[in-house]
Amino acid sequence: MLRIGLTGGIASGKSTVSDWLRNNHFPLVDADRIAREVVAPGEPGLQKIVEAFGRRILLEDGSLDRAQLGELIFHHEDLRQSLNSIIHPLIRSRMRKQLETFEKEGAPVVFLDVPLFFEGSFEGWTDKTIVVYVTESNQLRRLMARNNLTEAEAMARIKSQMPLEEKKKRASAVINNNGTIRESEDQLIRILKQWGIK
Ligand SMILES: CC(C)(COP(=O)(O)OP(=O)(O)OC[C@H]1O[C@@H](n2cnc3c(N)ncnc32)[C@H](O)[C@@H]1O)[C@@H](O)C(=O)NCCC(=O)NCCS
Ligand SMILES: Nc1ncnc2c1ncn2[C@@H]1O[C@H](COP(=O)(O)OP(=O)(O)OP(=O)(O)O)[C@@H](O)[C@H]1O
Repeated sequence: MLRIGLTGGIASGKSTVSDWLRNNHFPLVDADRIAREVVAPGEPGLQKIVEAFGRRILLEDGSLDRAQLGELIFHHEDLRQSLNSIIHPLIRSRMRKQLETFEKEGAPVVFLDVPLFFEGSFEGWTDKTIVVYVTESNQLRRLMARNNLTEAEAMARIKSQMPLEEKKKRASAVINNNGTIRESEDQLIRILKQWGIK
């Protein structure tokens, strides 16, 4: 089974690319989605976050206050590390299980959509990597618009990750997402064709 990592920077367009893969029925392991599953009410992940951050991190209905947690971790490196050490092992373990399932099903190829692919040393998990790249000014603008953030808030999120220029250097292939979504899809189709993936 060929394993392909899909990554980029925050709001660089990974989901836009992975939506295309999903719509075209490619098997996909989605780390952001798993990150939400492992902190759903009743999950041990949520319990551990409450132990570390206190009950104030919950909304009235007992679910995680994602906006508040984001506000905390993107401004405080120590809190981000503490959240990462709780949640990343749970994400990895669920990712491994999903990969095993795809392997058992005989899937010829699987994509792993992992925002923190290089930061989390996932290189050993995949055969190739695609980085979705945008300039920092486009990234900032799109992130501010999507998450309704101020420039300072959006910049703090961008700076909490490895520079996108560095990720681009490490990629097997790069999708330049500064143009239209259609142009990015065309680049993806070309890459898949080049790698003999149907
Ligand atoms: C802090 C949380 C609650 C904020 O939730 P929110 O709904 O606002 O954002 P969402 O989960 O959609 O993440 C958006 C993007 O933020 C970036 N991001 C998320 N967590 C981190 C982190 N710990 N470090 C750096 N960047 C991060 C990623 O690019 C991600 O795609 C959430 O991001 C979270 O649980 N993060 C920890 C898990 C994690 O590391 N996820 C990244 C994928 S493994
Ligand atoms: N080519 C494009 N042109 C204009 N807007 C775009 C383009 N690609 C993505 N966007 C928009 O930019 C924002 C970020 O894209 P997307 O959510 O796909 O990024 P992401 O890399 O998955 O982000 P995250 O790491 O935060 O999950 C979204 O609002 C999306 O609609």
